[in-house]
Amino acid sequence: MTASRIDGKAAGVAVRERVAKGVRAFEQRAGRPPGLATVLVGEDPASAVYVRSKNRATAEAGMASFAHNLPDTTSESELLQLVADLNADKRVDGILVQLPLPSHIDEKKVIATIEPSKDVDGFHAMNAGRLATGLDALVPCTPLGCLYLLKAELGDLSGLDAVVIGRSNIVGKPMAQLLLGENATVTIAHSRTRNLEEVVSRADIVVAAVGRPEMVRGHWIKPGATVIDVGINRLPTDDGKGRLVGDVAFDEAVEFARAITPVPGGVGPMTIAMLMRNTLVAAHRRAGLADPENL
Ligand SMILES: NC(=O)C1=CN([C@@H]2O[C@H](COP(=O)(O)OP(=O)(O)OC[C@H]3O[C@@H](n4cnc5c(N)ncnc54)[C@H](OP(=O)(O)O)[C@@H]3O)[C@@H](O)[C@H]2O)C=CC1
Ligand SMILES: Nc1nc(=O)c2c([nH]1)NC[C@@H]1CN(c3ccc(C(=O)N[C@@H](CCC(=O)O)C(=O)O)cc3)C=[N+]21
Repeated sequence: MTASRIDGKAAGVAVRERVAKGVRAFEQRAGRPPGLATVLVGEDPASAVYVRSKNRATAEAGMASFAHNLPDTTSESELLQLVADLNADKRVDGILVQLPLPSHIDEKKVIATIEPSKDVDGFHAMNAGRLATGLDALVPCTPLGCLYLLKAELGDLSGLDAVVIGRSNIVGKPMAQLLLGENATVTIAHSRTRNLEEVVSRADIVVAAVGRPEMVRGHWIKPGATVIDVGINRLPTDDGKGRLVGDVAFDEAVEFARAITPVPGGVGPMTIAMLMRNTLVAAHRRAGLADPENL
């Protein structure tokens, strides 16, 4: 069997077009556009690229974009003050503080300071807890994008065996919660899991979020399973530009899977599309309006 490629780029474009329509409707009702503030601390080139593409997508969707680029000498208290100012700013519906932060800043404190109704990353404990207990929450963008692709591919996920490899608060854990919410039977694997190959080989759905290039081998995949590769690993190349690979050995896995996301062009573009969606949803909730439909 040769797997179909799940086109996250095209799906992301479609989501962003629907968000842009929702933005115009929101602006007519609320008298202002939704607004997203991004905060980048320091000069990490990969982070700068991601934040720029988030700001570009925000403007393309017709939303107000507030970009804060701070030097890596910024103190923790200065950053907390900026977050407090953004919490109080009525034009701002969403706040995204790009991670990782420089080591002298406590990420947990920063996340805890973001007003939960503006936490479009869904990283605040209030949103994680609301997701886990089945309440309306702002859900982390990457797992939300993965779920979107899975439902588009498979429809109903009830009763399917799903394995999530990775248990981070930003990808693995919320991914497992979302799959559980869709009535999949969920296993969470991590660095202490014994016999990962055997665990993966039982799964109808494999979500790999590890950060180890091509760690998941093709022959681990149950024939006909659907594979979502969250990993973004930059390998060095002779021309110095580097090459992106996922956590799954794509060329091997296509021989076993029913469908698989490529890297790049899979989960990454969906993450940005879901950030736009979350900002529009946050704007509606903060304005006392019902959630937009068909996103
Ligand atoms: N496409 C996108 O939009 C995004 C992509 N990413 C990418 O996804 C990947 C994961 O990110 P993130 O969750 O933040 O990473 P973390 O480093 O926070 O978590 C990695 C997880 O993988 C587990 N792990 C590590 N080694 C193994 C192993 N040998 N076997 C099984 N599990 C293992 C760790 O286990 P333990 O807990 O035991 O240490 C941990 O739970 C990265 O490549 C990142 O770049 C991340 C965010 C967005
Ligand atoms: N507060 C916070 N929120 C995040 O959502 C967040 C973060 N911090 N820190 C870093 C990770 C990583 N992340 C990605 C977003 C888009 C692509 C993406 O668009 N990738 C393209 C390729 C990009 C390229 O070529 O480098 C693709 O996969 O096709 C990747 C990764 C969001 N993250």
